[in-house]
Amino acid sequence: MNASQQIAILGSGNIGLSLAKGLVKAGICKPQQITLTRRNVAALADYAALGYHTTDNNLKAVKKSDIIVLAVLPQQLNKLLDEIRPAIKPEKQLLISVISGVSCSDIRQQLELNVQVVRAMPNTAIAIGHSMTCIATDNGTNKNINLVKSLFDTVGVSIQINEELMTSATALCACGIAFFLRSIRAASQGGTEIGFHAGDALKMAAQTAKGAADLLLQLSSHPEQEIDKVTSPSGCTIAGLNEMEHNGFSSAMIKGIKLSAEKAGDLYKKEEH
Ligand SMILES: NC(=O)C1=CN([C@@H]2O[C@H](COP(=O)(O)OP(=O)(O)OC[C@H]3O[C@@H](n4cnc5c(N)ncnc54)[C@H](OP(=O)(O)O)[C@@H]3O)[C@@H](O)[C@H]2O)C=CC1
Ligand SMILES: O=C(O)[C@@H]1CCC=N1
Repeated sequence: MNASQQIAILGSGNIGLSLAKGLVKAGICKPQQITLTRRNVAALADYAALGYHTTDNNLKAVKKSDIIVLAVLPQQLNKLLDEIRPAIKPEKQLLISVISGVSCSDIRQQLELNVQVVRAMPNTAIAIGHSMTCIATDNGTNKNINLVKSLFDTVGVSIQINEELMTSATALCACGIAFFLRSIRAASQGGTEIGFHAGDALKMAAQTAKGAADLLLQLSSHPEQEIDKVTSPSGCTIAGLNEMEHNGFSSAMIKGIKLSAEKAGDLYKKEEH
């Protein structure tokens, strides 16, 4: 982004604000280049104090922006699109949607405009520059795809995927943050039961999880290859691991991810009242 470009984030909740913070932290833009909107604008007072523009007027935010990020809930989207339609300039603006279960063509159909839409599915680790973001489009130019990719590459790792896989990406990567956090929480609860204070147990579990993830990412290795290095014959690791599997550990994760993906594909059907 250049210094004269403006970005509007329509729907500044958990992911919208995480994105704004990530972009500013990475030096992609200044708070003054970002307009944050939500209906309860008073809840954005802390961001206004940091220099972000804040408003409940989506139309004004869109009018002055080059890039418009849609970050409301799926059931809130149609109302928002109807509201901003008069301000969209299809030849000049790019829409980026982070909304689960809504295709690029759903957005154009509701807008009744042939605007370029690129979907991005980040996760909340975007706030600290560690998102896994999947990007897809059905009509974005290479220039705009590269622009979106460059934005999200600065706040983590991004890959371009086929649009049909975006609901799967939602489950694995966006919901996945919660799944891995719950695993760490469970490990820390086990740690407390075997003698550590809760704060220490959480720190130990989180750093151990980080080490496990980094082993895979840095060594391009497979989990079982690394697990084999930990499981001494007749040892305590294999005893614990097998007990977890007898209780359905892997199965629970796989089933949960499948259900999340099904649900992610269904979210747009319900309108908010
Ligand atoms: N949370 C996550 O980890 C991820 C979420 N997503 C997707 O991002 C989207 C947002 O999720 P999330 O941030 O969790 O949800 P939140 O509920 O936290 O954020 C949605 C925000 O939109 C605002 N909003 C609703 N209607 C309007 C409107 N008409 N104009 C302006 N603002 C509006 C709400 O505030 P108010 O009520 O004050 O208007 C709220 O702050 C969803 O579609 C979700 O599928 C994608 C990837 C990850
Ligand atoms: O739970 C949800 O529906 C959203 C989408 C991905 C992460 N949070």
